[in-house]
Amino acid sequence: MEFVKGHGTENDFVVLPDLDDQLDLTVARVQALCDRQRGLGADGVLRVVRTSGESGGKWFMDYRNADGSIAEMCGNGLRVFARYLVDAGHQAQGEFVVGTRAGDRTVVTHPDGSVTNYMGPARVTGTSIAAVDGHGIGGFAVDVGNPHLACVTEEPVEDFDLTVPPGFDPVMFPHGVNVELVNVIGQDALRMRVHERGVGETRSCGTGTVAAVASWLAGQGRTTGSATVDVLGGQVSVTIEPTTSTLTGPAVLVARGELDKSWWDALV
Ligand SMILES: N[C@@H](CCC[C@H](N)C(=O)O)C(=O)O
Repeated sequence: MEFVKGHGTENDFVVLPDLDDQLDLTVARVQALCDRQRGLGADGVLRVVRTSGESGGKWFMDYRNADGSIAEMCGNGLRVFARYLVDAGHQAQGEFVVGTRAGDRTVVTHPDGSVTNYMGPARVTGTSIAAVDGHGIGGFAVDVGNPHLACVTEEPVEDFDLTVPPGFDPVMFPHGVNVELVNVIGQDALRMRVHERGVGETRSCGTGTVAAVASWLAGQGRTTGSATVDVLGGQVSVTIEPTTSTLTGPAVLVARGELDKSWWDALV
C-alpha cells in the first residue's frame, strides 16, 4: 500500500491514496501511522478518495487527527492533498475542487509549490475563555468548518506551556475545540501557537490561522482584512471577507513508499 509523507508549514501528514475507497482506516491504524516511534509519525492522516464529482469535486479528503478522531476540515492538509493530486498526475496544476466534511473547497496550486485554499466563511459565533497554563485568556469562537477558540493576547505566545491541553467551555464547544494563542507583531502581521483537538501542540494549523485572523479582525469590529501569520513551522497568508476566506502557504511532499502489509494487517 502506497503512502506519501508531506507537510504544510511543518503540520505533517501521511497521505494514503485510496482512490477506490477500499481501505479500512481504523482508529488503531491512524494512531499507529501517526506515532513517531512505532509508525511513520504525523499530526494527521489524509486519505485520498475519488468521488463521482456530482457536487463539483472529483476528490474527497478524509482527514483524521493523530488520535484517530475525525475532523471536518484541515487547512494545511488541504494544501498537501492538492499538491499530492498534482504531483501524482491526477490533476493539472491550477484550480480544482476537493470535497471535505465541511463542504466543497476550491484550491489553486501554484508553480512554486504553494497552494491557495478557498476556505469558506470564518464565522465568529461568540466569545469564550481558554484556560492556558494557569491563565484565563479571552477570545472569539470561530467556525472554519471545524471549531476554534482564537485568543489575541499581549502576553508573548512563546511564554505559554501548551503541553497541557487548554481548558474550555464544554457547553460552547461540545465536540472539543482547537485553541489558538495570537500576538500582533506588526501591521497586518500575527504570530500564533496552537493546541489542536485530537493532536496536541502542532507547528501550524491552517484553519487555526484563518480563525486567528478572523478573531483579530473581530476584536477591531472588522469583518474584512488580510494578515500574514507566523507559526512555529513557517508563515501563511490569510484573507477574510464576510462570506469567504483564503489561506495561502507552502505544501511540501517529503517522501513516498510502501507500508509493510503484515504491519498494517496486524493493526485492527
Ligand atoms: N491541522 C489542521 C486542523 C486539523 C483538525 C483539527 N485538529 C480539529 O480536530 O478540528 C489545519 O491545518 O487546519
